[in-house]
Amino acid sequence: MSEITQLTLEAEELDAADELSKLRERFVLDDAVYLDGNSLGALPASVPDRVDDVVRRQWGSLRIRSWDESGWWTAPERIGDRIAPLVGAAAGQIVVGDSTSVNVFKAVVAAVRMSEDEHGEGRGGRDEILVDATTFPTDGYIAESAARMTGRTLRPVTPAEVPDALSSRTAAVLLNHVDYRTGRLHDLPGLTAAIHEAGAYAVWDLCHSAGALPVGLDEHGVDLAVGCTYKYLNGGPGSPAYLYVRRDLQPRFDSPLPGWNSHVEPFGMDPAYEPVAGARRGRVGTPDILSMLALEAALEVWEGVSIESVRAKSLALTDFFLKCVTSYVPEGRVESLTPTPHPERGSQVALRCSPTLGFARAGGAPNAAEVMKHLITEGVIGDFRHPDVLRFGFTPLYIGFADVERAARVLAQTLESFD
Ligand SMILES: Cc1ncc(COP(=O)(O)O)c(C=O)c1O
Ligand SMILES: Nc1c(O)cccc1C(=O)C[C@H](N)C(=O)O
Repeated sequence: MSEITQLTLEAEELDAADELSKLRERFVLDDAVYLDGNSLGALPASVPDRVDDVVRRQWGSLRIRSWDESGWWTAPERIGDRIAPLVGAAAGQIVVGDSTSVNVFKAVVAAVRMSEDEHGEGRGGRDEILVDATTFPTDGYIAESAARMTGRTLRPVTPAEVPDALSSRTAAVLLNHVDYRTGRLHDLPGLTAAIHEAGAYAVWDLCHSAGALPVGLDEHGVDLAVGCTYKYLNGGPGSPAYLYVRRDLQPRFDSPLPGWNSHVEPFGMDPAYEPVAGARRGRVGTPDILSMLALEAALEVWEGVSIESVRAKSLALTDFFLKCVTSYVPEGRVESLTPTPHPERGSQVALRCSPTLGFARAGGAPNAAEVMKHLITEGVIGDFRHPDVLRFGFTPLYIGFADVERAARVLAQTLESFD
């Protein structure tokens, strides 16, 4: 039996045994293999009609009444509570709104302020913020500005270096749960514990883990967390992000963006700011209702689905992809940047594909961007990340094992075509 026949049969068996395979029907998909859900999740089938209703009935007919009658005003907390179980948080700690970048800003500044109010004027010498040196750039930019504004020094370190870098000077640490380039899953429980041991505050960016694997925010005592909703939560382009503030820290959450939506009495129009209690303290201005309610509809795909079952399938998908790639792609053409051990792997596989990797065609070997362009024309949609990374994201809600086999086979054919 050829390798292709063997792996095709194995894919069929895995799909037949997959309890989540039916969930694909909850999405609008075509014949392409969509492995870019870690950048923009696919469209859940319930979203178009909901958006139509929000626009035509709620906005078009009810107009201003919808703030109350259609639940617009309370949407940020209501939808936060819907995300909560997916990231291991009890209700009342997540508020949806703004972009991840904006929420990183709120969280980092708030963490530094919490450290400050513990130590008073002298700050207890806590003059440093640590930031993941491998972070998606926006977090680094924002942390730099937050550090400048709060009079701290920003120190970029890799997550592995964090335990040694922590000291009595550390006020707060901003880390990514899963690395956007390599797909490496960082040790959130261990690092959070080390940060607390050092007396500092932990802020986690969950963009690449929420909806793909259990996060356990409450269980691991995370202080603050942020994440986007357009990747594994399938909220749509530009869907609002979220902010988690652990319940016992909420009274001390001093927002650097204290807009009127987080005032204790927003319609009191009081010139003096007084923050509301609870997660609502993370709100700023008027919520982006159209995107927010599209997200709410998108979250319905999680009805009856456990994040643990999604994690199990995600690992099986990435294992199978690595197996197919190893089998189909001649050795040395690509190398996986994604760790093999399950506890270190998110829900994507990143393959380094550089012209220096064993191509026969001297001088004319493809770069990763060319390879990805070709893959996309062949119906396998992943993405390219500078300088030489092919990224494949696996959303267990709608990706099956036959998709995985096809993606690896088309990748092998594509690489061969460049020879
Ligand atoms: C880890 C991470 N943080 C932040 C962002 C940016 O988020 P936003 O564009 O919502 O500000 C992204 C992706 O866009 C990301 O992958
Ligand atoms: N947010 C994005 C966008 O507005 C356009 C294109 C891509 C994105 C992304 O989400 C990129 C993604 N965070 C990444 O991991 O590379």
